Amino acid sequence: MSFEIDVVLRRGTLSLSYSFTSGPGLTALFGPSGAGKTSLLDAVAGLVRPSKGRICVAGTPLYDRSAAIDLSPEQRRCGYVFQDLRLFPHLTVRSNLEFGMRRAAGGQRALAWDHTLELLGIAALLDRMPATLSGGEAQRVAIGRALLSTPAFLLMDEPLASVDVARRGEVLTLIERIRDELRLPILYVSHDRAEVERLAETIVNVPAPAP
Ligand SMILES: Nc1ncnc2c1ncn2[C@@H]1O[C@H](COP(=O)(O)OP(=O)(O)OP(=O)(O)O)[C@@H](O)[C@H]1O
Repeated sequence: MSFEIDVVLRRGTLSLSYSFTSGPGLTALFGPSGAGKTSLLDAVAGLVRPSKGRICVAGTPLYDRSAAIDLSPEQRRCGYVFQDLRLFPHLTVRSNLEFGMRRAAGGQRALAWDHTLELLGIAALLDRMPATLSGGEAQRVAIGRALLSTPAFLLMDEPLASVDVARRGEVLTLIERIRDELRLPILYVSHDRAEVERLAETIVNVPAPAP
């Protein structure tokens, strides 16, 4: 199993429940705005603590309330591509990528530096500042930073949101390569049904929460 999730999260006055298991490959969370997709990614990353339940990724329990397991975000070893990318604006592309590598928890990296630059097509961007990049370029750098941290799994929050329509096919193909070549479990958020159907082995519908 890639993701075994059975949790309840509190967000303000809302109580959000999720319960699913998924096999290998890419698992997509699909649902309307405000349904709680990002909240679940944050809980899997260890940035939001559930009020009860269990989160297990590739057989490793990350959170289990009844067994008093709650790994820190660093221990969970996730590569998180945030919806708003969160590149450091004062650092070059090279330094943003090196920051990802410094977070790597020793041992072998999932991907070598050169292979990552080649896979993502970002070698020519190393000396640029994030503010000078197009949406698609910045997205590829954010994916590179996540991959270089030797993640055990990836969380991707609407990775096509800041990519212009003409470049979407290119980034989609790249995500397919990551899925197929690296074989990392990926939890992926999108509003776009066609995108989800193309990429996902498992689609989890996240309905709008009851008011
Ligand atoms: N820190 C917070 N405090 C209170 N409520 C929050 C907080 N963060 C999110 N929420 C609420 O929780 C619900 C789920 O938000 P979340 O961002 O997880 O949804 P989403 O499905 O990812 O939405 P979108 O597709 O628009 O990004 C929303 O109603 C949101 O307003």
